[in-house]
Amino acid sequence: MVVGLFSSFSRVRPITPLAKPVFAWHLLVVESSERLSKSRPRCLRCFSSTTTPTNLERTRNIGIIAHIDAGKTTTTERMLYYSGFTRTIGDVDDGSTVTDFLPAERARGITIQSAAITFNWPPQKLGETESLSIRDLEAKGLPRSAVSHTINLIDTPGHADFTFEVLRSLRILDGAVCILDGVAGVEAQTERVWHQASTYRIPRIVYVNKLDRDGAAFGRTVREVGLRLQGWPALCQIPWFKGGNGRFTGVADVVSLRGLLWEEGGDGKAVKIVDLKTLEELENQLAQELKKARIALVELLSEHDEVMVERFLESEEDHLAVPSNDILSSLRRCLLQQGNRIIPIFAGASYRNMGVQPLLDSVINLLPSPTESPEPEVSIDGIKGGLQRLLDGDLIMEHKRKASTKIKQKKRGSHAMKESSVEKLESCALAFKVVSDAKRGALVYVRVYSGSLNRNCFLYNTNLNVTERAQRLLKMYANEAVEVDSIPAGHIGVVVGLKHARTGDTLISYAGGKSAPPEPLNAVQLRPIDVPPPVFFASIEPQSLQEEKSLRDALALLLREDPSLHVTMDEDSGQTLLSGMGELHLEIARDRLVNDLKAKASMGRIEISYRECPLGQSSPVTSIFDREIAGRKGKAGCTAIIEPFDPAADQGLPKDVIFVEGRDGNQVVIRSPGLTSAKGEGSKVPEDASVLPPHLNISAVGSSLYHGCLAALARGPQFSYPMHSAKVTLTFDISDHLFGSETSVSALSGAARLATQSAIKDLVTAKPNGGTALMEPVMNVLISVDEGSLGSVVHDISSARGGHIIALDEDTSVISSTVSSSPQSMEEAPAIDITRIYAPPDPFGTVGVDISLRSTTNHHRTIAAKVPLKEMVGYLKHLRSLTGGRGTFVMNVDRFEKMAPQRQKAILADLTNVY
Ligand SMILES: Nc1nc2c(ncn2[C@@H]2O[C@H](COP(=O)(O)OP(=O)(O)OP(=O)(O)O)[C@@H](O)[C@H]2O)c(=O)[nH]1
Repeated sequence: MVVGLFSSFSRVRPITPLAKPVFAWHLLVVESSERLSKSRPRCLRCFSSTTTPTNLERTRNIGIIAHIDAGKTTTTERMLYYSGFTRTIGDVDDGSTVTDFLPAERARGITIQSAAITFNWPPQKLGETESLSIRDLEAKGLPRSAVSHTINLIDTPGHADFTFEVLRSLRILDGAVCILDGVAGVEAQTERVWHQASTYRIPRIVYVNKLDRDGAAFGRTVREVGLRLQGWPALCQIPWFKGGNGRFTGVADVVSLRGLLWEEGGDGKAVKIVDLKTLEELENQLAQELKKARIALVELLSEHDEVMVERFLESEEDHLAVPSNDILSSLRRCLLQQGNRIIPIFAGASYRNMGVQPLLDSVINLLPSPTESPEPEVSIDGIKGGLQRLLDGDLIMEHKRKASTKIKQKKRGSHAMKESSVEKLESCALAFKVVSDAKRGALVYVRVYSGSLNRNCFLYNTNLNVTERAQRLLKMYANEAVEVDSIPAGHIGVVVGLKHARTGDTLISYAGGKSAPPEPLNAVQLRPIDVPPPVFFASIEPQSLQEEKSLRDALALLLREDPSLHVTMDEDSGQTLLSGMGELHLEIARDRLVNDLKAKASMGRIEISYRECPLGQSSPVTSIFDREIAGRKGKAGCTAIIEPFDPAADQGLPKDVIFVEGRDGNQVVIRSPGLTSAKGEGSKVPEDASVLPPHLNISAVGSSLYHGCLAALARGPQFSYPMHSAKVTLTFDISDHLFGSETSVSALSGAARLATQSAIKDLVTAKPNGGTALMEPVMNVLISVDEGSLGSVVHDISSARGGHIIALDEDTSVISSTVSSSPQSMEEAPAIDITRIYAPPDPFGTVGVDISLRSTTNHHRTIAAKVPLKEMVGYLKHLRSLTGGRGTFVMNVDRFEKMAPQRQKAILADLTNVY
């Protein structure tokens, strides 16, 4: 018999025995929390690879996403505690959490890097059910959470400056928990990340946290979920406020029709569970609301899931009689369906240790295992498809079909493409994060998508074209590690000993051992993501000349960790420039460099990274590079022309083009008369490479010229900002620019850099439209304010800051998908009618139950605008003063826009005044 554990509840009659363990952790209640903490030794290492269930069905790779300060870290700490992974609950406010382990994170109390952490839920050895398969569980009417699962949890950062970090984590997740602040509701960053998660079709559940705080409004938050996140809230829990309007004390579970009561001030391990009948006696108002919530849930599911209709009919159309396991199955089906719009919602107050265990159960019961997730997208030289198509050989065949009509037999030394090549593909993994660890060196976090990554295997990096040995493999428990022999498909782990792999690289192991896999397998890319352009920069100086090398090494490591940082050398000033996504981004990078990586360096002022665009066309400029490189003579030449680039214009390519690539708003076109005897208009395919010396091939010529050109584009002629909207045409004529064996790849790169630099300089004197103009970053901005401040904020944005208001409130969900750069089919679906959303009344809210769409947003209005970045510097402080501290905003780059001459003059004057 299940009894209340708390002495304060002893007057409550014995609670009705529960026939089935609806909540996995309810067994913990019976067996008491004592047993857990005593019998399980303090154990960051207790889940060794041998005791962890590796069964994929019993694995969840999930992330926690939310607005800054919604309580992700606080919730994660409780998850680790209840799972037996830690013995004390870490506190963000005193910097003792497991997941925010970087010194900079602890000092600021925010999450900067995603920490990947593995634990089991429910804790193992719960009983006989442990050996049951999913099918057995279903047959017995038990939820999946009746058996232990492995949860790989990625804690993602909430600050907008780390959006790229969030994106990087999102693409390797199978599901996510979105945490909302029950007082603030759906905030701008939540919306943004939510829509980004839609891009990767990640099923999500929502947890409304902080319900213990004054002003918490669960009902209002639920309606905001419908309105802002454009889905149907499926309430799986409603909050239990003592006596209807007292303090937050637990939740009423809509699925199981039970009340869960936590002890005030306790560690939350002991939970009292009461059935509906007991709840009616204890809190009748809540019990009646629970019934309403159950009816609403069954109705909602019936609209989206035919099986639920059947179950409802089988239950004699009694909403309360539908078995809880059938409801869980229906929720799961809806959540895993493509284009689904059901959003399961849970309630709690993590800080008060309430609500976290049922949330963990829901992670197991509702979110997919790796086997149920949509397969990842793979691309080979622009040919895209699902992973299975790659493994079946389809993508290779398609690639072959495209290429075979044009490419001649490969030259000696190259690999002949074999259809069977894919059979030798042993494993395929994505490096989603690189972290430098003082003791272990660089840790490369990988998600394995096919095969099994084994210790000591050779990993071919398809982004860098290098092979490295995976010397050691680890399972990470925050900053603690357990060594393993292999990481199977569907799992997340760490490879130690890689010297080159960067965040975002695709790693494959191939039966051939150390040698590179044959083409086109060597070009396989898993879920590539676009790195956004940096908009702020600062100079980095070593404190002395002796420190130069160690600074270079530290910067290289920082770049491996975070590809949204960029390092460039300003050749004229000799300065090293570090650019990034936001001011905080660069500040954190500086902290990492100086405090964690111990580089003796200082960072200059953080400034906006403007761009320069050509106004006219340069004359053709030819440069011959003729220098010794590393003791060997190098000689090569090429001709460059630079002109404005308009991506919208259809620019047919000349016949002798061997290479075209766009980057950072620029386009580089490489022509090579003599290397091609192209036949068709627009052909980019080399026809005759035999004239090249043996150490070169056409693709090496193309890519070295391209990289040389990119280096030159990093600096404009008039204001020293990087070039943008420029098209560079490089001509490599074998009769004039090829010098036999002296023409090395470095010489080619040098020639392209010199020629492009000269063409850029020539722009200044070009007639009739000489020179360059400044371009500035224009941001997509989403601002959340309350009704009272709306007018002043809109006025400030549109008049004082020169911004354009794009939309208010209901239209902004579409805009926020643009902010997330993820137009999604879901956003095109009909809008949610929020009058049809069920939500319980808010005892402390100011608005009644039957709320209209407009009044729902009374407390909370969202403004979408496009504003020049310069006008947004330091905006948070101003917004706070306009909104009495309640306003928040997020932004990302929309585009770079050419400035009008007047504005350019003013900005240049500003910049000169600063110095
Ligand atoms: N009252 C109350 N405070 C909470 C609750 N959960 C979190 N907090 C507090 O909210 C603040 C932010 O919590 P965090 O867990 O750091 O939030 P986060 O989402 O991880 O924040 P970032 O890592 O910066 O994105 C801290 O001061 C917590 O103590 C809750 O349930 N109730």
